[in-house]
Amino acid sequence: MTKNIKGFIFDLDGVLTDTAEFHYRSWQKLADEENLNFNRQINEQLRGVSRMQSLEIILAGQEVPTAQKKEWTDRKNEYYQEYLAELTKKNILDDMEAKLHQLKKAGYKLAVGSSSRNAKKVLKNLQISDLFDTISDGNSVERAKPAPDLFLHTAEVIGLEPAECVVLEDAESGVEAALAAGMIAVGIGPAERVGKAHLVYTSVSDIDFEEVLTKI
Ligand SMILES: O=P(O)(O)OC[C@H]1O[C@@H](O)[C@H](O)[C@@H](O)[C@@H]1O
Ligand SMILES: [Mg+2]
Repeated sequence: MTKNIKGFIFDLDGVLTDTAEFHYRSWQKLADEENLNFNRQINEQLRGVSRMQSLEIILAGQEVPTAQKKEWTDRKNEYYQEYLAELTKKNILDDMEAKLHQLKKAGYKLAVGSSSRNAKKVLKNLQISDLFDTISDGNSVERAKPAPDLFLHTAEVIGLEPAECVVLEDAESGVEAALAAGMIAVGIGPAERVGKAHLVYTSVSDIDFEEVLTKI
């Protein structure tokens, strides 16, 4: 082991569970109702991006009154929460739960650092909240990813230095946030998206934590 790693900070959507499809369907429903240009390709740009910033990306410069934006993001969230009601333990990605148990048993601190304001609800439905020493979400800090704030806040809460933390991320903005925080970034997904990370795995099932600890 080359670094003194003491904890792992997990992004939620796309790392512990795949909610991207639910976000997509919710935005698509709103877009259809309001005649906004939206498709799966645009949805890919919303990975890791906050709710309001996601709407700004969809609007692509189109001017809309603030109250209207609020109503649209609230409505999108209502649709998303309807999907969340269906979320259960079965929606944990691959063998992530077993991997979390192994890390915990080995004495590492575990945390969630998610842009989502629904993170606590999602984790509750997945029934894995208790595995984490802390859960930071879209309400924890003001500046969203790619700012380092959320991850720095998370490390502080669990009492670790940034250099002692490994972040697992599936979003470009999340990898940038981890690097800006001075942490080790493990990217999950295609190199075009997460290639800036110290280590990249194509999918969650490929993650090998022993390898992560020896390679970094
Ligand atoms: O609308 P929420 O639940 O607060 O989520 C905010 C963001 O959370 C991120 O985790 C997702 O990758 C984004 O797609 C989403 O926009
Ligand atoms: Mg994500």
